[in-house]
Amino acid sequence: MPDELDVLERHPKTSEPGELMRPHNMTCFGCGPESPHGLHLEMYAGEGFSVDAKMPVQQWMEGGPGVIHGGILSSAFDDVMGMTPRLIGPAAVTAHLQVDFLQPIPVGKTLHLHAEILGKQRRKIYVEGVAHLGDPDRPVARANGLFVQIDVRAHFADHVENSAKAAEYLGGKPQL
Ligand SMILES: CCCCCCCCCCCCCCCC(=O)SCCNC(=O)CCNC(=O)[C@H](O)C(C)(C)COP(=O)(O)OP(=O)(O)OC[C@H]1O[C@@H](n2cnc3c(N)ncnc32)[C@H](O)[C@@H]1OP(=O)(O)O
Repeated sequence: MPDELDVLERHPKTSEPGELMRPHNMTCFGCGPESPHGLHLEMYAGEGFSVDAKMPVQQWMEGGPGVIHGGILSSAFDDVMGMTPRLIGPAAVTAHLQVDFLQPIPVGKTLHLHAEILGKQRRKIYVEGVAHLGDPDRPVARANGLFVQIDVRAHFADHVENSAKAAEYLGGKPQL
């Protein structure tokens, strides 16, 4: 992360601490309630510049016998960490994500995910993620990511027609 950082300020219209945050997109693999095969993460704004979510580790998420698949864990981090930019302004997309897998994460447990903005420089937002199984002092995974703020309309202009929600997006339905 660079030394010279911008001052962080919560966006006046963002969710209050403890409030459920709106999904990125109703069919987002991470947080979309209408995603047919998604994680269906419910995300809550935290204090400061943080977001929290809980994810039951279900059988279909299995990688090695009885434990979560690394890609599922990475997806969960991506989405929870990718929600933090909403706290300060325009949406951002993942440019870089790295995950440290510290402990096996058993099927049947509930994974607690916490993401926090560490700093921002121009459009770059540096975010840290931590996951635990109920005891915050015993993390089972950590992540660091770089999210880059975008103009959502321009960024998705060539792609919305491929969305499950294309009709709504192309019809100009109010954006999430
Ligand atoms: C109408 C429809 C409405 C839809 C309403 C829904 C909205 C909801 C959206 C949110 C959704 C989130 C969902 C969860 C998070 C995902 O999973 S996002 C999906 C995965 N990510 C992607 O698809 C992003 C693909 N990559 C890109 O599109 C482009 O590379 C980026 C990231 C936008 C950057 O491109 P760019 O805008 O041309 O910017 P660029 O000048 O290259 O980079 C800006 C800065 O970042 C730095 N940078 C860029 N990439 C990197 C990198 N990999 N490593 C280090 N530094 C980097 C650059 O060096 C530059 O730094 P400075 O010069 O400012 O120091």
